[in-house]
Amino acid sequence: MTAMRVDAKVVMLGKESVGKTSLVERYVHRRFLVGPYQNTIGAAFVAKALNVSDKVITLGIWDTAGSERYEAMSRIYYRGARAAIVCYGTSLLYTVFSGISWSEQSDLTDSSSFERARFWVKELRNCEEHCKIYLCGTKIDLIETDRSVRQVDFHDVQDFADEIGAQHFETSSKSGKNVDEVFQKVAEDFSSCALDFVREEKGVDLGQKKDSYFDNCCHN
Ligand SMILES: Nc1nc2c(ncn2[C@@H]2O[C@H](COP(=O)(O)OP(=O)(O)OP(=O)(O)O)[C@@H](O)[C@H]2O)c(=O)[nH]1
Repeated sequence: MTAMRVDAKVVMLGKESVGKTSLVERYVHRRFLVGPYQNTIGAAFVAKALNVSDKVITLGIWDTAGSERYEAMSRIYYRGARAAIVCYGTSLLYTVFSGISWSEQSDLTDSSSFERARFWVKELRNCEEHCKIYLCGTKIDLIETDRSVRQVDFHDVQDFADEIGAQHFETSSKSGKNVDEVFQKVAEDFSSCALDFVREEKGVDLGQKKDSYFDNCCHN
């Protein structure tokens, strides 16, 4: 088996059952798994290559466990990450599929998942200054079915995203809506950031040397 060379480390963060694993599954394996919810233990890794202009960028995606029990471990996974996809639930129903009864999870409202997202944003801003943040409102299909279940206002999150210089998406792993777009944006931003780095730090006219400089930047 040949190991894949990873260009950019990406970390998935967010409250338990918010939909991180499903997002990765949809993006990497083009599928949505139905059946009993299985929480992630520790973290899972997958690599995926995609095209950005004339380049192939390989994202190494770390899917962390959302349970607060694993919080210290999640910190290990965001170290050195170039991008963090910080998930929150858009609808009141985001935990319906968790397999836990409503009474057991009465505290798990969507605003609590957004609070958890804010917690991760704060951590990243304090500890990982080169990590770009992508706020991701999950399970948008539930809202498309019934708008009254929306708990987190799109514009409120957009304002927050603008304030912190983050990108903001609303996705559905069930329908696939906006899933490719999130990861494509991560790869595009990484790619343009790498080129900016070459221009600013090395102060060169890229010209014919663009490819080799780009490679250096990506893999250093
Ligand atoms: N309707 C709908 N359900 C979803 C969607 N994404 C995830 N789910 C369901 O939500 C539950 C939790 O999803 P996961 O992807 O396992 O959540 P997670 O954030 O990885 O959870 P942890 O591993 O505990 O951190 C599962 O039952 C999924 O089927 C979605 O886009 N739409």
